[in-house]
Amino acid sequence: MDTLFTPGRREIGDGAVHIPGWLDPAQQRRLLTACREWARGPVPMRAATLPSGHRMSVRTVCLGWHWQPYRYTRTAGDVNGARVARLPPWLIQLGKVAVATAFEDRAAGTSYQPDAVLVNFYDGHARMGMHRDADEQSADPVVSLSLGDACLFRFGNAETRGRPYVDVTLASGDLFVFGGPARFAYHGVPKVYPNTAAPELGLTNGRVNITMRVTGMSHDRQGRTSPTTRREDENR
Ligand SMILES: O=C(O)CCC(=O)C(=O)O
Ligand SMILES: [Fe+2]
Repeated sequence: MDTLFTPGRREIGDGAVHIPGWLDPAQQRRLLTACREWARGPVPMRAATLPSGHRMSVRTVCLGWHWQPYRYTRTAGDVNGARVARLPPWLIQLGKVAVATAFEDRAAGTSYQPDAVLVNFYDGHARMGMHRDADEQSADPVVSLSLGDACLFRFGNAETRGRPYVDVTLASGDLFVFGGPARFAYHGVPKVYPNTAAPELGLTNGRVNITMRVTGMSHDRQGRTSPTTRREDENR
C-alpha cells in the first residue's frame, strides 16, 4: 500500500478519517461557485419531505441521482420532474483524490467511482438528525466536504443512534471520509456555528456540505430505479 502523508489527518474510528483544511481557499471558492450553479437547476435546491410529512431544515440539491427519503431516482418526482444534472468529471476526480488521501491508498482512490452527490445547505438554524447513509446499494465510502460556517458533526456507531459517538468540528475546507467498518455508522449535524466562515470565502451566512456516494445503481442501463430496503432514518 502506498503511504500518502497528509498533515492533520485524523482517524476518528476504523474507516472514518477527518482531514482539516484539505481544500485551500481558492478551491473552496470554486466549489461554492459550482454549488450556486447547481442550486439553480435543472432541479432546484429544496428541503426534502420525509414520509412522516416532516420537512427537513436542510435544503438539498442532487447530482447524478436524485435523493428523496429514502431512495434514488434519475428524475426529481418530488420537485419538478426534471432529470438531475450529471456529475462533472472534475468532481469525480476530486472524490477519487479524497478517498486515496483519506485512506492513504492510491488504489482505493482509483477504483472509487461516485455517481451521486448531495449538496446540503444549512442556514444557522438547520440541523440534521442522526441517520445512516443507507439508501445506497454499495458499501463504497462516502466523501464529505464542508464549506462556509463550521458545524458540530456527530459521528457514531453502526448499531444505535446514541453513544458511543465522537463530536468533531467540521470547518470550511475540511474533508471527512467514512468507509469500511464506519460506512453505515449513524451521524448527524446537531449544530451550525453562525458567522464562523472566513469573509473572503464569500458565503455570508450558512454552511454547505457536499457528500459523494456510490449508489450501486448506475450499472442498470435501462435506467430502472430500485427501491431501497432501509428506511429507518425518519429522524433526519
Ligand atoms: O452535512 C454534513 O456534514 C452531513 C450530511 C449528511 O450526513 C448527509 O447528507 O447524509
Ligand atoms: Fe449522512
